[in-house]
Amino acid sequence: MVRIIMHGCNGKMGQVITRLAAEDGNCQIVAGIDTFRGIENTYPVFDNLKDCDVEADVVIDFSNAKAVDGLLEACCEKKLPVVLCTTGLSEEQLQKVEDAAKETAVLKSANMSLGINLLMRLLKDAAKVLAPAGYDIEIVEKHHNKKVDAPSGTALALADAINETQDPQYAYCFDRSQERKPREKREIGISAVRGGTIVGEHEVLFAGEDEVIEFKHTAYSKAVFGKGALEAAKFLAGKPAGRYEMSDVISF
Ligand SMILES: NC(=O)C1=CN([C@@H]2O[C@H](COP(=O)(O)OP(=O)(O)OC[C@H]3O[C@@H](n4cnc5c(N)ncnc54)[C@H](O)[C@@H]3O)[C@@H](O)[C@H]2O)C=CC1
Ligand SMILES: O=C(O)C1=N[C@H](C(=O)O)C[C@H](O)C1
Repeated sequence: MVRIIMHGCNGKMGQVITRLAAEDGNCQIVAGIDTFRGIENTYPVFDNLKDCDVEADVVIDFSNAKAVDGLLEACCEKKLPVVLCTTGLSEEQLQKVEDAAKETAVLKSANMSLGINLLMRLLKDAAKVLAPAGYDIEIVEKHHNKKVDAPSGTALALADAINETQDPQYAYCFDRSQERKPREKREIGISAVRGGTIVGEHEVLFAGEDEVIEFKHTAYSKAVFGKGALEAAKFLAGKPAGRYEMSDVISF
């Protein structure tokens, strides 16, 4: 039985994972971390990981970028593997993730769904053919009105996947409103839409002369992320220090 500490347990994803873990015979949430109270939990809840004295095998994090520095410090100190799902991290924080991976096992992924992880692979193949042929690349993402970071971590990860195949790399353009000029050839436009309860939509367009190829992923429920996070936690428990990816968990 894999023992999990749920960091951000009283948030939307924390609650989805609490429900999924209760139905899963191979893992169990043994403690939660959250600064918000007001939800009845079936496990003890602490304000931060440092103060948590419950024995566990792995931490799953869906919280807030501001909480991630403290989380990484505590995971390093306790040598606890961590599945890091929070998005909107700064460049400085991304470096801290790399540093933490020298001390403990860290799996960071902006999107835990099978579909998006497969899409990343498909996009690399598409970009290898379509970018040299001069197709313009645009990404549009849509999320609910409670989301605090933009663009989504997934949109950036999709752009990064495309860019891995390119030399020289494409620049990312997040805003065209301040310029009066045609788009650059070697750029990826990334646009964010926020509204209602949209769970998560990502569209990648390759727009060429007289044809457009579109890749689209729609998440209809947060459970797709929750299921992936639990699989990642089971995979990461007991692993040595290092950086891990969802592609290590999913076999296509
Ligand atoms: N990688 C993936 O597949 C996915 C990532 N996310 C990301 O996960 C994060 C959380 O998403 P939601 O659950 O929708 O947000 P949410 O706002 O509903 O939940 C976040 C929870 O973290 C808690 N929190 C905030 N600061 C904290 C701190 N310092 N210590 C402990 N707990 C703290 C909040 O009180 C809240 O309960 C976001 O960054 C989101 O973009 C969301 C869905 C999928
Ligand atoms: O905040 C969300 O809800 C989501 N965030 C992730 C992101 O920023 O990419 C993943 C998913 O799309 C839902």
